[in-house]
Amino acid sequence: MRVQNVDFTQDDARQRFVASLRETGFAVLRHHPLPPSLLTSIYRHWLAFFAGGDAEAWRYDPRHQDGYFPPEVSETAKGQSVKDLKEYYHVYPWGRIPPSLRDEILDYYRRAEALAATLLGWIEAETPAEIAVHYREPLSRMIEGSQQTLLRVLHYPPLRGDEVPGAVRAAAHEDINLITVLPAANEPGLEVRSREGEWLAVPCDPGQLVINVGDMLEEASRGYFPSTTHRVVNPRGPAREQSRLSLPLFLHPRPEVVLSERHTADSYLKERLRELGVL
Ligand SMILES: O=C(O)CCC(=O)C(=O)O
Ligand SMILES: [Fe+2]
Repeated sequence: MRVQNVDFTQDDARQRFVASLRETGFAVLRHHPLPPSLLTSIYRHWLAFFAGGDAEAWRYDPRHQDGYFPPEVSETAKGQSVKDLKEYYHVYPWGRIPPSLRDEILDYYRRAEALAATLLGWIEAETPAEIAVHYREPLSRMIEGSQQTLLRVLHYPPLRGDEVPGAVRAAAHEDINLITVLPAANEPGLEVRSREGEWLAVPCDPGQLVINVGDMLEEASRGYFPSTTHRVVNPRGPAREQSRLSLPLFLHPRPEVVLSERHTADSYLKERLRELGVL
């Protein structure tokens, strides 16, 4: 298994991208349309936000799930017993966002969402007809007008050495949503589990973008596209002193979208959030 690194501008990009998702659940895109300077600026501004002591004032609203989630309430991955070593901010266009960060992060949200619609179109076009008949509507339309798509600004603080034994930055998990758009983080650490059960680093240089399949696309494609287990490992050596920032956009369908005989997007999401202990 190898996660392919695909040049977004090449003629065969669509085929190579979707083949990689089918094979591994992951693909990396280079020469994609999200401006690197925008990402660099977002990382700088949000690093200052997490360092600044103002985050608690933006603490999340349990009912709507927008806002700041401190380390002590962060997720426990399904099947794990200790919390991940992370804090994060949930950005929704309808949610609360610090005014000084708002325009820039929403600019990014819209651009990444538009790219995701293109990529869902690619996935649809490359899905074999016998699988595509099960899509109840075009994949790109499933996210149109959705209020559920979530941009998570993630901060993994430097390790202090007093962490709970066994705690990692992000324990092994699968994403719940259709697909995830994840720009290269400012530090390495992302790993994907191969079919053979080995952990492989996802090579992703600055300026590149990871795309991965989530459980909802696996469900809608009856398993044709695998939602692959991944994690973020703790750094060793001097890198332990470094913060790591990442910015996954989780593409969620409108709640009423039918994924399969068993599930709408809403019933599926609620089931998974209960398992995560955040609902
Ligand atoms: O921080 C990363 O690189 C990945 C984060 C992730 O997998 C998640 O939040 O679902
Ligand atoms: Fe993830």
